[in-house]
Amino acid sequence: MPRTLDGQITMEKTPSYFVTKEAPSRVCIMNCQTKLIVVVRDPVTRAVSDYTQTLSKNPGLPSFQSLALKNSTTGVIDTTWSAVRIGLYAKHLENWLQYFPLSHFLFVSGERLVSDPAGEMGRVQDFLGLKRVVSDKHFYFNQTKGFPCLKKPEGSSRPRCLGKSKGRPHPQIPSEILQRLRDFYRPFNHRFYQMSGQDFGWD
Ligand SMILES: Nc1ncnc2c1ncn2[C@@H]1O[C@H](COP(=O)(O)OS(=O)(=O)O)[C@@H](OP(=O)(O)O)[C@H]1O
Repeated sequence: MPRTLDGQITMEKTPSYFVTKEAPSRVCIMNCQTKLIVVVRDPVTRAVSDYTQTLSKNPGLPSFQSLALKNSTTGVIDTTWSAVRIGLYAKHLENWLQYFPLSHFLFVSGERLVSDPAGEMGRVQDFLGLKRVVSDKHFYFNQTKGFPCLKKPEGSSRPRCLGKSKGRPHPQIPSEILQRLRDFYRPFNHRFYQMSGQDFGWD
């Protein structure tokens, strides 16, 4: 990584850090003043999205329900499945809060990143102490993609949407399985709202 010069900030993006036990202590040893941005979305949709991603690489994958449930009769959720475990945001945050104060975190809503990308980017810029440069005028809604895209990315004269692996249609999951997962996540979501001081409105 190049040196950070005066007036520059260094950013690094690794989604798995948030759910990795050793990550907070290691980041703190490196620089405990680090600001941390976490993008979170409804853990049920997140789990289906995660499954969709794995399925695209491995079409022979067992069904979502067979992976999500430990036992189909009792409906007990398998928390060892990473697609389920990652959505336990309160647990992961608890681990990070042993090393970093809450003021070092910005929680970005994955849902608002789609419905109001400029609004969410405004919060990111404020959190990082940057002038608000990215605004509404940088985004447009692309009907074909079904998502907001950048009107004119830096160094390009053409609009740009995220790639094919982002915003894929999700497979249909039986509603009772989704409901079971919603019930499972509810207490963890509420704890996360309390800890973060933000209600994401997932249920
Ligand atoms: N602008 C725009 N265009 C396309 N997709 C968008 C956009 N903003 C957010 N999303 C949502 O981002 C989801 C993919 O995020 P990931 O978690 O895979 O991102 S990352 O790999 O951690 O970078 C992806 O999830 P899926 O819909 O499940 O593919 C999208 O819902």
